[in-house]
Amino acid sequence: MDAPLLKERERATFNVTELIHLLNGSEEETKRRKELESWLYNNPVFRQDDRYQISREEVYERGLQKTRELVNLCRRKNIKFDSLDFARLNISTLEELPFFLHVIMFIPTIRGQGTEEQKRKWLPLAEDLKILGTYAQTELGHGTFLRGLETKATYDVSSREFIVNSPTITSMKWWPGGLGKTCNYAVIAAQLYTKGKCYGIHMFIVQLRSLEDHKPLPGVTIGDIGNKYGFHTVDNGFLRLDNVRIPYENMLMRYAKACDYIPPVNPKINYGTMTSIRVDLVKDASVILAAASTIAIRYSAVRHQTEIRPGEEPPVLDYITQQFKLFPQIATAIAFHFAGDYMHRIYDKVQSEIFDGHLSAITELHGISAGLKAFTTDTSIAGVEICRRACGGHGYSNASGFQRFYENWLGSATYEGENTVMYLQAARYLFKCYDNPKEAPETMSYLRYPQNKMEWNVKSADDVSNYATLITAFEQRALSKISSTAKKLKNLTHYGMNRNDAWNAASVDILHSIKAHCHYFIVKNYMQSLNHLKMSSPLRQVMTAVALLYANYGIDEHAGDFLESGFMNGKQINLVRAKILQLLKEIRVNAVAIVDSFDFDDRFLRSALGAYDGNVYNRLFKWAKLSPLNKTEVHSSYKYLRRILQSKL
Ligand SMILES: CCCCCCCC/C=C\CCCCCCCCCCCCCC(=O)SCCNC(=O)CCNC(=O)[C@H](O)C(C)(C)COP(=O)(O)OP(=O)(O)OC[C@H]1O[C@@H](n2cnc3c(N)ncnc32)[C@H](O)[C@@H]1OP(=O)(O)O
Ligand SMILES: Cc1cc2nc3c(=O)[nH]c(=O)nc-3n(C[C@H](O)[C@H](O)[C@H](O)COP(=O)(O)OP(=O)(O)OC[C@H]3O[C@@H](n4cnc5c(N)ncnc54)[C@H](O)[C@@H]3O)c2cc1C
Repeated sequence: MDAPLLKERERATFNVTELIHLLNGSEEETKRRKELESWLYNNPVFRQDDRYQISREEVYERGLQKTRELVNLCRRKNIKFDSLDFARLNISTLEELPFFLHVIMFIPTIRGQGTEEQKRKWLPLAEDLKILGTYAQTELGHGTFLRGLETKATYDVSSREFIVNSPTITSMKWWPGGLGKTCNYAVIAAQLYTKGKCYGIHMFIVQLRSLEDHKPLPGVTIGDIGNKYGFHTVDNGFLRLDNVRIPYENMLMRYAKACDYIPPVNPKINYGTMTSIRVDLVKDASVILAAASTIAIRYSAVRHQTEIRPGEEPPVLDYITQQFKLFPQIATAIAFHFAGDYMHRIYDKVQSEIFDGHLSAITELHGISAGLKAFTTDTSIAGVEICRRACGGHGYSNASGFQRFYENWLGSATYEGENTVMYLQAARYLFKCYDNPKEAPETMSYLRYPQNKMEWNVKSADDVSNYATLITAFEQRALSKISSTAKKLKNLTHYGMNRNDAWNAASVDILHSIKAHCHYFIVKNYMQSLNHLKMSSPLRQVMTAVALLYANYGIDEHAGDFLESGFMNGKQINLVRAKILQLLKEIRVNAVAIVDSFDFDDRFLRSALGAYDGNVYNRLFKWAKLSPLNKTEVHSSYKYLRRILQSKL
C-alpha cells in the first residue's frame, strides 16, 4: 500500500464498512454483490487489459464470447435475467454486451405488452435464448417524434397477416442495439393500418434472421451502422423491411386489438419499456459518478504538486480548488443513489397499479422519470469530465480508466429520450400540475399550496446547516421559475399566440423551471432519505456534511436564480459560500474513506490512477510498457523515418 493512502485511511472518522453496507442496503447485500463480482473477475474471459489494442471486429467477438460465458454462469447459478443478481452481473462485466437489449428491452416489452397467450409462446423462447431480440423503434429520419415513424404494419384480412414495410430511406430502423449482427428477432415499432385507417404506433414481433444459418430472411436488409463514440461491443444496426409478412398473433395485443381496432385505455402504455430504462438510468448515473470520483480522489491524494508553503509539496487534494471540483461529485453520486432508490420504489408501485388495471399513474411516472433521467445523466456526464480533468495529464491516458466508461456514458444524454426533449416532457406535467394544483403528486406538493415567501430565514452560517431551510430555498427557486414562466406562457397566449407556439417561445424558461424542480426534488429526497436511515453518530456526521455540501454547492452554482427570485440576498449567498469552504475542510479528512465506501474492486475500475493501493506511478509505467509500439526497440515503420532523416524522400 502506498503511504499517502494509508495515512488518509488512518485518519478517517467513521467506519467504512458501515457506509458500504448502508449504500448496498445491508451486510448480506454487500456479500452477495461481492460474490457475484468474484465469479466474473476470476474468469479470464472478462479480461480488459488489451481493450484498446484490438480491432472493432475483435471487440465485438469478445462481446459475444463474454455473453456466452455470462449466460453459462447464469445457468449454472440459476440466475434469472429479471433478477437483481443479473443486473449486478451485467454492470460488473464492465461492458455492454451485444445481447443486452434482448434482456433489458425485448423480453420486458413482451412481458409488459403481450397477452397471456403471447407471453406463453414467446417468453420461454426468449428467456431460454432460443431467439435473440432487440427493440427497434428509432428510424434514420425520426427518433424523438414517435408519431412521425414511417414503418407500416398493414393488416391483410384475407391472410390474417401484417405486411411490414419500411419503404423509404428515412424509414429504415437505425440504432437498435444488437440489431446489426446479433439478433434474429426484434420488436418493431410501426404504424398500424387496418381497414385502410392508421391507428398509430404499435409493437410487432418480427423474425429477421434464419434460426438455421442466421442469414437474413427474404425482404430483410440488415447490418451494423458503423463505428461510434462508444458501445464498441454493441452492433447497433440498420434494418429495412420489404413487404415482410408476419402472423396476426405477432402484434403485441395486451392493451389494443387489431382488425376491428380496439384502442388501449391509455395509448402511452406502449411506451412502458422506455420508461423502465429511464428509471434505471438514474441509479446508473450514481454508479458512474461514484466510479469517476473514486479514481480522481485517490489519485489526488497520491499526486503531489507545487507548493502551498515553501518547501512542502502537498497532495493536490489539499488545494481547495481541487476539493471544490471533486467533493461535490461525491455528494452528487450519493444524492443520485437515493434518487435511484426512490425511482425504483415508485416504478414498482406503478407497475402493480398497472397490473390491477389502473393506468392513470403512468403520467406521473413518465413526468418524473423523464425529468430525472435528463437531470442525472446530464450532471453525471459533466461530473465525469470534471474528475478526468482533475487528474491532469494522466487523466487523458487510457490508463486512467475514464475513457472506457465515459465514451459509453456520453450516449445516455441521447438514448432513451434526448435530454432536452425529456426535460420538456417532464415540464408538460409540471405546468399541468401548476395549473391544477389539486392534481399535483407528492413530488410536487409545494404546488398545492404555492407560497411565495418573502425572504430566506438565514442570518448565520449555522442557518445553512439546516435541512428544512435548504429545502425551502430550492422549493422557492423552483416556484419562482415556474410561476414567472407560467405568466410568460399566459401572456403569449393572451396576445394571440397558440399554445404550441407559446410553449416553443417560452421553452428556454421552461427548461430552467424543470431543472430547478428536479434539483429541488433531489435535495429533498436526499435529506429525507438520510433522516430515515439508521446509522452511527460518526457516520451521520460525515453523511450530513456531504448532504449539506450538495445543497449549498447547488445554491452557489445557481446563485443568479436564487438572487433573481428576491428570496435570497447577496449576504446570504456569502454565508453559503463560507459554509461550502467549511464543509470542504470537514470532508477533506474523510474523502478517501468515503470513496472507499463506494467499494469498487480494482478489476472493475481498471485504473492506474484509482487503484486501492495508490501505486500510481508503477502502474502507469507498467501500462506504458504494454503499448504495442514497444514490442520492438525499433519500430518496423522506421523505413519511412530513415528516408526522412537521410533526406531520401
Ligand atoms: C472506471 C469505472 C468503470 C465504471 C464502469 C461502469 C460500468 C457500469 C456502470 C453503470 C451502468 C451503466 C450502464 C449503462 C447501461 C445503459 C443501458 C442503456 C441502453 C441503451 C438503450 C437505448 C435504447 C433506446 O434508445 S430505445 C429508443 C428510445 N426512444 C425514445 O426515448 C424516444 C423519445 N420520444 C418519446 O418518448 C415520445 O415520443 C415523446 C416523449 C417525445 C412524446 O412525444 P409527443 O408528446 O409529441 O407525442 P405523444 O402523442 O407521443 O404524447 C402525448 C402525451 O403522452 C405523454 N407521454 C409521452 N410518453 C409517455 C410515456 N412514456 N408514458 C406516459 N405518458 C407519455 C406525453 O407527455 C403527452 O402528454 P400530454 O398530457 O402532454 O398530452
Ligand atoms: C448509443 C445509442 C443507442 C441507441 N439504442 C437504441 C435502441 O436500442 N433502439 C432504438 O430504437 N433506438 C436507439 N437509439 C436511438 C435513440 O433513442 C435516439 O437517438 C434518441 O431517442 C434521440 O432521438 P433522435 O436521434 O431522433 O434525436 P433528435 O430528436 O433528432 O434530436 C436532435 C436535436 O433536436 C432537438 N429536439 C428534437 N425534438 C425537439 C423538441 N420537441 N423540442 C426541442 N428540441 C427538440 C434535440 O434536443 C436535439 O438537440 C440509440 C441511440 C444511441 C446514441
